[in-house]
Amino acid sequence: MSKTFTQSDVASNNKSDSLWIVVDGDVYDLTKFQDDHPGGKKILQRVAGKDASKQFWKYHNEGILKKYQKQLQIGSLDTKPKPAAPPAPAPAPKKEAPKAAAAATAAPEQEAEALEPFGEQIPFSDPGWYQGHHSPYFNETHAALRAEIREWIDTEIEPNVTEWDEKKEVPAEVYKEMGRRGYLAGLLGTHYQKDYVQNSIKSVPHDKWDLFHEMLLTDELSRTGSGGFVWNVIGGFGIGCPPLVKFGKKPLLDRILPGILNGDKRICLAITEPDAGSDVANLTCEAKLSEDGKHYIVNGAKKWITNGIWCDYFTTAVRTGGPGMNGVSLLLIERDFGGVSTRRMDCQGVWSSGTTYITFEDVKVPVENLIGKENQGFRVIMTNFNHERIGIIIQCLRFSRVCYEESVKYGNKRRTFGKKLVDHPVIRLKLAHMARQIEASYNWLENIIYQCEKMGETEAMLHLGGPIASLKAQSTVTFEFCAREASQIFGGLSYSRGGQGGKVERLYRDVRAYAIPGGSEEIMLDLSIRQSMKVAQMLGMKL
Ligand code: HEM
Repeated sequence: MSKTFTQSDVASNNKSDSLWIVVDGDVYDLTKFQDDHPGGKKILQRVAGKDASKQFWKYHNEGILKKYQKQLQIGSLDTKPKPAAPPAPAPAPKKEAPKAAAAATAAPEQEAEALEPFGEQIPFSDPGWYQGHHSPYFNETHAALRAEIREWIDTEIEPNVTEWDEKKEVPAEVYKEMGRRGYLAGLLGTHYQKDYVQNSIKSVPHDKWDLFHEMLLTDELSRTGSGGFVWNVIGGFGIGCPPLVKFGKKPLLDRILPGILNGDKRICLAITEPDAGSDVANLTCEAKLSEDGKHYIVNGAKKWITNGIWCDYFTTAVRTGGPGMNGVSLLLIERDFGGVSTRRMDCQGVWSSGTTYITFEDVKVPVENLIGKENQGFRVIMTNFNHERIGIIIQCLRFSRVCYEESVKYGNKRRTFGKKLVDHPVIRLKLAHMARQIEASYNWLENIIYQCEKMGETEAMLHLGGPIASLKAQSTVTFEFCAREASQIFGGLSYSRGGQGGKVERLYRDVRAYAIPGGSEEIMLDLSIRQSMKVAQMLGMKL
C-alpha cells in the first residue's frame, strides 16, 4: 500500500459521511463498510478519525484484518515505521562432541544443524523443529515446503474457511490448485507419483520427497482449523486414491490417474454402509459377475462418504464372495457408468467436506476396474487404514495446536478480575495440560512416520498396525481435550459461531468426525493391544 497520510488527514475524516480509522499504523476507510459492520456503526463512528488499534484488537483476531485489508485499507500513516529487515541468522551454537553411545549409532542425517526458526515462535503452537530445535527427521527441503504451503494458506485459504464452512462447500478451484501445485501426487503414503503428473512441487524435487513432506503438507493444511476444509481437499482423495495407485491395473491407472492427480477429477473411498462401519468384514453392497464374466453388477448403499457428492470415481468395497472378510473386493466405480446417486448428508461437523449417502443401482462395472484380486479386498482395505489413520492423527494434533494457539493469543489480550487470562494460574494449567499431550503425541507420530519410511508395506502393516491404532485414539482424545479446554477459555465467544472464538467453536463440532471414523476410539484401543500381542506372539514373545 503506497499512499501515506498524516495524523491530521485522518483526523479530518471523522464523520459518518467520511469515516477513517487507523489500525496498527494503517489507514482504513470505513465509510461504506459501517452499515455492514457486524458490531454496529455507532461504535465505529465513536473512533472516526482516530487510532482505533486498541479497540480493534479487543474485539477481533488477525483473520479479520487479512480478510478486509484489501477492500478497506487506503494507505498508511507517514509515521508508521518501515518493516525491519529480517534479522541476521543467529550464529550456529558451537557443537558439543556427541556422547560416546550416541556417536556409535548416529546416522549421518542426525548430525545436521537445526533449521532456522519459523513462524510466530509461540512455544508449543508449532512443532519444536519450527523453533530451532534439532530434528533427525526434517531438513532444508521440508523447511522450503513449509514456507511454500504456509504462504498459500495464510493468503488464499485461511481468511475464507469460515465462509466456506458455512456454505458447506470449498470452491472447486481450490482442489484444482492442489493438483496444479503438485501436492496431490505426494499425498499417497508412497513415493511421489511423478509419471502421472505434468505439475510438480515448487520447493521439493521428486526424488527427495518422503513421508515427512507428506506429513508436513497435511499438518500445514490443518492450520486452517477446519476439518471441513482439510477433508474437502484431501479427505476423499487421501483414502480413495492410494488403493488404486498401489493395487490398480496399469491400463486403468494410465486412463484415470493423470486426471485425478492434476486436480481435474475427484475420487473418494466408499466402504462404510448404513449397517457396517468399523466392522468392515460384514458389508453387504454386492457385486455379481455377469454371465459373460466381463462386468460386475453392483447394488447397495454407502453412507458417510467424504466428498462423495463431487466425485467422479468411487473406490468401493463390495461383496463378491461369501460372508466375512474373504468375500470382499474393491472396485473402482465411475459415475459415468450410470446407476450412481449421491446426496449430501447433514452432519454435526466438517461441514465443507461433503459427507454423502450413495446408492448403487445395477451399476455395470468392467472387470478391469477390480483393484487387487477378487475376494482379497480386505487386505487392501487394511493396508489403507494405516495411511488413513496417520492422516487423522496429523490433523488432530494440529487442530489441538490450533485450539492451544488460539487460547494463548486470546489469553494474552482478554482481561478478567484485573489481570490477563494467562496470569490466572487456572488458565495456565489448562494450557500446560494441552501442551504436554500435544507434544507427547506428536513425538510418537514422528517416530511412527520414520518407521513407515524405513519399513516395507508388509513389515509396517505387521509392526505398526497396533501402535498406529493406539496413536489414533491418543490423538482424538487429545483433540477433544484441547477443544474442550479452549472452549472454556474462550467462554461465550466459542459458544457462538464466527468471530474470535470461531475456530474453536468449529473444531469442537469437528471432534466426533475424527473420533469415530477410521476406527472408533474403542475399536482402536482394543485393536492396539490385540494386534500388537498377536504380532509379538508370531515373532516369539516370551510371556
Ligand atoms: C478495519 C476495521 C474493522 C473491520 C473490518 C471489522 C469487522 C468486524 C467483523 C467481521 C465482525 C464480526 C465478528 C468477527 O467475525 O470477528 C466485527 C465485530 C465487532 N466489531 Fe468490528 N471491525 C472493524 C473495526 C472495529 C472497531 C474499530 C471496533 C471498535 C471500536 C469494532 C468493534 C466490533 C464489535 C464490538 C464487534 C462485535 C464483537 C462480538 O461479536 O463479540 N470493530 N467487526
